[in-house]
Amino acid sequence: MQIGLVGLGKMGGNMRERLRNAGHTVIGYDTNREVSDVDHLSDLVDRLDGPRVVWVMVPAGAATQLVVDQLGTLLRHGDVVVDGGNSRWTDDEKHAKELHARGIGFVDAGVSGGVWGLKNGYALMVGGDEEHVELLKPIFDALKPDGPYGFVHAGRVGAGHFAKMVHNGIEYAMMQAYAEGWELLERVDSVDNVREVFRSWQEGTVIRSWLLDLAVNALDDDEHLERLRGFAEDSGEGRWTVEAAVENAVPLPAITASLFARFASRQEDSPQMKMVAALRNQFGGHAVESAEKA
Ligand SMILES: O=C(CO)[C@H](O)[C@H](O)COP(=O)(O)O
Repeated sequence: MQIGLVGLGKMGGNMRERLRNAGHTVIGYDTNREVSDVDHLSDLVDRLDGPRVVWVMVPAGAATQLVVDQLGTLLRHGDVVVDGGNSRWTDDEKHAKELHARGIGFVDAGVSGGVWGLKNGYALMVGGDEEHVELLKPIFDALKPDGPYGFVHAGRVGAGHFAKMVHNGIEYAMMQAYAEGWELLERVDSVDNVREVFRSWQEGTVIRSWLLDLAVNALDDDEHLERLRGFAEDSGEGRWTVEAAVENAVPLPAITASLFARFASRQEDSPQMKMVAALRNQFGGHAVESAEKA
């Protein structure tokens, strides 16, 4: 099958390779000319036969909106756009509506697998109409892992990205739990080899997982993570998960705490803990530390 792929970064570039390895014809476009197969997005569209399928793999938000707008003018009735980035599910409804007005279909695909996806396949969580999902089946089959799982048509437009958002919320909380356990083990004198404790958990335990395997990889590389600073960014999915929880009055204490832990990681000092220290000092005369000492 033929497909256009817009965005050839860490994810899109590897997806192009996996699709080509499976025998599909992929025309890739990226603003980085060194990796792009064509000079312009319009060239990509011109090189595809109809019904044309274009998979968008660019950062969520303004970048995705720009590409969707451009494709809206370049594609024709019956063509289909797939957003495989980490877009907010509410953006999907908007994009689907805009494209639908021009007779162009829209499918949202949450994609998980990171830089390992080329080898292991990408788990896909898809939202959209059955006819569009069916059209894309050969592409999904090539991208997904080889086993029986790793693909779901989760529901209507937006459902794929909603499922991926919740997946990422779970990812936040799992990472935070491993990180907290690791810090506690590192702190106590009684445990001699924390890395070996983590390694031992990789088989037979209740908490074995791919994230645990990756934690062991990281500790093999830098046993006490001394080369890293305790600073973690976020790309939005954790915030959207918490926002959706508030909107639906669903308690998500673990995921929310893991999101907030990332915010805390970006502070040199904690303004709120200054206030806690000041109040303890006010009511109980408890000792405080000077800012100069820190
Ligand atoms: O989707 C992913 C993994 O599943 C991406 O790696 C995503 O960027 C991770 O989210 P965040 O940057 O907020 O940690």
